[in-house]
Amino acid sequence: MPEEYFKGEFESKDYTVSITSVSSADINEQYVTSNFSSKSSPVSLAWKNLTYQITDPKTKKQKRIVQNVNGIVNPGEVLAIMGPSGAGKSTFLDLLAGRKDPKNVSGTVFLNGKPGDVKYVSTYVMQDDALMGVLTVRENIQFAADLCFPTTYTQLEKYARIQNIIQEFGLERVADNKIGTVFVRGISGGEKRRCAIASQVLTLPKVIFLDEPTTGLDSAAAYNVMNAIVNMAKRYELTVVASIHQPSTETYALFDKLLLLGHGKTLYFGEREKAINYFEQLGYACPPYNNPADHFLKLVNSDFMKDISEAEQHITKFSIAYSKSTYITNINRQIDETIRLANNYGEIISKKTAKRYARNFFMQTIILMKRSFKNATRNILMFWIRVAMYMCLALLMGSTWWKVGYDQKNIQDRFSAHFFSVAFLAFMSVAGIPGFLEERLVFQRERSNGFYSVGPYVLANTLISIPFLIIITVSFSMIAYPMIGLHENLHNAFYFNIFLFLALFVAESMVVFISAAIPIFVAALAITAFANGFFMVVEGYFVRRDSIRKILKWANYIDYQKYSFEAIVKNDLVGLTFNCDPDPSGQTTCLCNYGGVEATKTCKFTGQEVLNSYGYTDINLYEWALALLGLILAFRIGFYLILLFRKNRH
Ligand SMILES: Nc1ncnc2c1ncn2[C@@H]1O[C@H](COP(=O)(O)OP(=O)(O)OP(=O)(O)O)[C@@H](O)[C@H]1O
Repeated sequence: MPEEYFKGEFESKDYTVSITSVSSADINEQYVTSNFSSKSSPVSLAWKNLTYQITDPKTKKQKRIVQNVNGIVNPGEVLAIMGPSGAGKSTFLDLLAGRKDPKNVSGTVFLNGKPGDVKYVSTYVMQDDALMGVLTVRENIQFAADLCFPTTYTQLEKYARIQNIIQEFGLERVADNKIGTVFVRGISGGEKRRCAIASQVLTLPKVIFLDEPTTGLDSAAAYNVMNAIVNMAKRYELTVVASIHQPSTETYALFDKLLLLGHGKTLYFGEREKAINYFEQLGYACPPYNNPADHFLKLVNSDFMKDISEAEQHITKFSIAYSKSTYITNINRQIDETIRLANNYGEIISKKTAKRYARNFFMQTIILMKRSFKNATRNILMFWIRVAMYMCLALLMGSTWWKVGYDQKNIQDRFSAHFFSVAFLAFMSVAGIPGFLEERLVFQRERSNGFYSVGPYVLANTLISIPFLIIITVSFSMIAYPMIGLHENLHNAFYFNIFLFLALFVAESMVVFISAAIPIFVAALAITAFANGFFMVVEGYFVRRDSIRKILKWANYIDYQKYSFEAIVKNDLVGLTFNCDPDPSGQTTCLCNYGGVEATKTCKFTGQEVLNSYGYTDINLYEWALALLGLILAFRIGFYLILLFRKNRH
């Protein structure tokens, strides 16, 4: 497309394009088509004897969830997988998409007639709309484009494609609206679903799998979603397979082919239009004005039959009828023909022929950082409420410990202020769990579709949290430190910030580690709270460090709150001189709890003497900082390994 199509400016940084005189509808569709769709040839998908067998955890017997399913979908065709609940639709979709453990799978999937790995040419659209709620529709799609468009595409090409997909999915009206969060009412459920699908298929993958794309939508929204997908499949010759629950008559009519499953067996596979005739021939004609989809589902539903064998017989009857029909013979012929033709040409689609990521490690990290930054700065729950809470707490602490002073009785007050600063800031890092869990869903979806790998995500998550933790630390200590009246020296105030920041960084790293391992809000919250509570108890404030029981001594080494607390104590006390109270009995000049005999004469003792009396003789600020950095690293590596090895359903 010639550049004069656009009269506006292009900002290369975030693809913000302002177009003044040309509407987005003017974008030359041919340009988009030729640039995005013809990079590789269309893919036909065929499968033979596809079976999924597991060992039933209860009975320990072998159980076939999907049995000997054959079929073929050609480029531009859309296949609907239907069946009653528990028929095996999701299992079959996962199986076809290569997302099941191969040890439980038998049969072959053919890509353009050759066995291959469909993962490298496909996208799997999950049921949930994992999107960044605080970003707009366009921003969500744009970030997906940033991540998965090859570097060879110009800004103009990218913009054209984004604009095009927004149009194709009917999202123009809401393109600049936010998706929505608990605070901001966003776009509708149907629009959300279309946005989620659009952001996953904008690279026009040759094969698209959709897991119940219309579930939870009203019939008009469901139709719009399916219509957008079908139009795209036709226009760009994409092969689409979607599992679907009870489509309306209009939505059902959009499909080209139908696979009807019951107890994991094929009850019908073939042209959607011919299904009516097929069941009519079997003696189950669809009553006039009935939705054929409803009719078929009712016919093959055995859930409410009195006994299991009756249900089994009912399904077997349809399955046998189909296996003896001319339909299966035709399908098998088509599959064999595709395989025969493929022997003469075509390449095997496998890992070798597919480039895994569009962007390199560095670019993936930068793009993810940009998105996380936007997400965090706009996310009230994730960030601003936390900042406000820490500032309120700083005010509260400041007024409670107001100008704590240098008398002997103030030692305990200082210790409490040190302890509370670390403990509360660290404890409240649990406030980051909901935000992380939302982001984790997006990560899961994008990672499984090959947008980026785990390394850049973990690195981006780590780096982007640094400025936010600095803001939290500084906004807290700017208020609390002078109000409490801790060691009046810029150098000491700086170290206070450093150790508070490091503690917060460990706490945040622990939160992402635990939430990645157990991605359930209440469970992650409980475990993080327990861990923080435990570290608080053994950090040496409630129980003197040398009095902690032997069996809990190990915890002292990994207790990040201990390192931060002790460093802050030392940083505050060393260099200060404190006053003792006069001895009312007159036996000595002063009553000093610290500093020995000398102090009782001079009525003064040093902060170092306080540390000595508590057994804090080994605190080395640099070593303690290193220990905290080590813990950050350990939690971050753990976070990386969990994401890397954790097997999600998809
Ligand atoms: N790993 C497994 N272990 C035991 N049973 C399984 C396993 N995976 C699937 N099943 C069983 O296989 C059957 C088919 O499951 P599947 O989720 O594929 O059905 P579905 O048609 O998608 O159902 P729905 O429409 O309700 O989502 C169910 O009875 C399910 O309980």
